[in-house]
Amino acid sequence: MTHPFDVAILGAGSAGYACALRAAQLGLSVALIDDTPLGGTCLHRGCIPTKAWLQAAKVRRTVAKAASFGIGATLGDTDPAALLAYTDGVVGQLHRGLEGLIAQRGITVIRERGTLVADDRGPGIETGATVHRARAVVLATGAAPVTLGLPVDGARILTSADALRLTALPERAVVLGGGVIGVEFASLWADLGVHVTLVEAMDRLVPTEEPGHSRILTRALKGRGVDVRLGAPVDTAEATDDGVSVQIGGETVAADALLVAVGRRPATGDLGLEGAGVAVSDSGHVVVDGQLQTTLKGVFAAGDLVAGPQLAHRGYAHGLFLAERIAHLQGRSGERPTLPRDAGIPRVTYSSPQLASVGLTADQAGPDAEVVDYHLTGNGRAQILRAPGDRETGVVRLVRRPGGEIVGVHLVGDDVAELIGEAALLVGWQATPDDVAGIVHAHPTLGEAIAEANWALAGRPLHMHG
Ligand SMILES: Cc1cc2nc3c(=O)[nH]c(=O)nc-3n(C[C@H](O)[C@H](O)[C@H](O)COP(=O)(O)OP(=O)(O)OC[C@H]3O[C@@H](n4cnc5c(N)ncnc54)[C@H](O)[C@@H]3O)c2cc1C
Ligand SMILES: NC(=O)c1ccc[n+]([C@@H]2O[C@H](COP(=O)([O-])OP(=O)(O)OC[C@H]3O[C@@H](n4cnc5c(N)ncnc54)[C@H](O)[C@@H]3O)[C@@H](O)[C@H]2O)c1
Repeated sequence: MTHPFDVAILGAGSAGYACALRAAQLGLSVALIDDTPLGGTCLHRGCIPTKAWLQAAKVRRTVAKAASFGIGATLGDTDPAALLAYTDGVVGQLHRGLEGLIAQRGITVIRERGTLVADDRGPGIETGATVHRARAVVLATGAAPVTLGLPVDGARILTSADALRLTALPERAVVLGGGVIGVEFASLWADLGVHVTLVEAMDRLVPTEEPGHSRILTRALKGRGVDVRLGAPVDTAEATDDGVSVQIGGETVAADALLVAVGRRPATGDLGLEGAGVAVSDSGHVVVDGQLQTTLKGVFAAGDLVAGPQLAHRGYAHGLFLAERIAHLQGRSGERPTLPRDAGIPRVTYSSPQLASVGLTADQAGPDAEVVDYHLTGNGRAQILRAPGDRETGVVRLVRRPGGEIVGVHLVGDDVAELIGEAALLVGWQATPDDVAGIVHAHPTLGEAIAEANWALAGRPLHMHG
C-alpha cells in the first residue's frame, strides 16, 4: 500500500515540530497538522511569553532598587500595551524563524484540526473530509489547563494564557496553585506592583523541589509583599461586578482577578483515540511503552500527552527520538536511538529567586546519600547580583551516592537557571566530585558555586567552613 507521507504528526508544539524537523532531516516525507500557529503552547502561551514578562518585571524591580546600587532612577508607570508589544516581539521573531525552518525542510503543513483514524488501510489523520495517510502517526497535542470547574471567563477568572494577554494589570490578584505557573506569575506580578495572594493546597510552594528551597522562595516572595497561604485549598470562586470573590478555607478574599494554575491535563479528549484503539489512562495520558509506541501499532505519542514532567525540552527530546525511531523502523536509518530518561531531565522555575534542579532530591536518594549545601553568600558573583538589603542569596545542593557519583543538583538563587546545563552534565555523565574538582571555573561566576560544592563533597572545601 502506498502512503503519501512517511509520518503524519498531529500537533505542532515542541514535541511535534521537533519530530517534524528531525524526520525531514532524515529524508522522511512529513505532514505536520495543527490549526494554531506553529510552535504550540511553549512558544505562544507558555515558556517564551512568561519568561519575557518575567524579564520586564525584573527590569522594573531593578529600577526600583537602582538607588541601592548608587544609580538615581525614577520609576514610572507600567504600560501593559508596550509590555505586550515587547513580549509579542520576542514570540514573533521566534515564530517567523520556526516557520522558515519548517518551510526550508520541505514539511507539508496542514493548518486544520485533526482526529486519529485507523482502519484496514492503517492509521491516518482526518481533517474535515480528508484523511492524511502515513506509514507512522505521531500524536503530540499537548495539554490544557485544569480549571476545577471554576467559571473561567478570561477577564476576571483566568488561565495562564489569559493572564499573558491582559491589557491592564489587576491591582489585587489571587493566584490559585503554588506550582511552577503560580509561582512564576506571583513573582512577576508582585514585581509589577500587583498585590498578590498565592494559595497552595500543600504545605509548601513548588512541592516537587527540595523543601529548604521552597522555604527560601517563600521568604523571598513574602519579602516582596506576596501573601502566601499554604495548606489552603480554594473552595469556590465567582466573578462579581467589580472583580472576583474567592473562598479560601472559609475566608472570603476579594480581588480584581483570579489566576487558576492547578496543573495541566493531557489534551486527549476529542482525538478519537479510544475508537481507533489507542488506550488512554485515567489521568488522560496516552498509554505508551518504553519506546513511545501506543497500544495501536504504528501510532506513537510525545510530549505532554505522555505521563511525566510537562516540559518543552522533554517534548523536544521525545520528538527527536521518535523521528529517529520511525526512520529506523522504516529502514531509513541504521541508528537505533535511545529515549532519554525522565529522571535526567532538568527543571527550572523562573520566579525570583529561580529554582533549578536535576536528578534526585536528598530524600529520594535515601538516608545514606551524601549531601552538601554551598550557600551563595560565599560567591562573589551572587553578591554582585544581589541588591544591597536583599536578605536571600541562595544555595547549591549536591546529592551523591555514598562515596560515588552525583545523582542530584538543586539550585535556588538569582540567575541559577544558567547553571542547570552543567548540573545536567554532572548527573547525566554520573560524575564524581573528584572528576569535577580539577575543572577550573572562571571567577567571579555563579558556576564557581558548583565547583565549591564539589570540593566540599571531595573533602577539600575552599570558601566554606569545613
Ligand atoms: C504558562 C506556561 C509556561 C511554561 N513554561 C515552560 C518553561 O519555561 N519551560 C518548559 O520547559 N516548559 C514550560 N511550559 C510547558 C511547555 O509549554 C509544554 O511542556 C510544552 O509546550 C509541551 O509540548 P507539546 O508539543 O507536548 O504540546 P503543545 O506545545 O501544547 O503543542 C500541542 C499542539 O497541538 C495542537 N493541537 C491540539 N489538538 C489538536 C488537534 N485536534 N488538531 C490539530 N492540532 C491540535 C495545539 O494547538 C498545539 O499547537 C509552560 C507551560 C505553560 C502553560
Ligand atoms: N518553568 C517551567 O518549566 C514551567 C513553567 C510553567 C509551567 N510549566 C509546566 O506546566 C505544568 C503545569 O503547571 P502548574 O503550575 O499549573 O501545575 P503544577 O502541577 O506545577 O502545580 C499545581 C499546584 O497547584 C496545587 N493545587 C492543586 N489544586 C489546588 C487547590 N484546589 N487549591 C490550591 N492549590 C491547588 C498543587 O498542589 C500544585 O502545587 C507544570 O507541570 C510544568 O511542568 C513549566
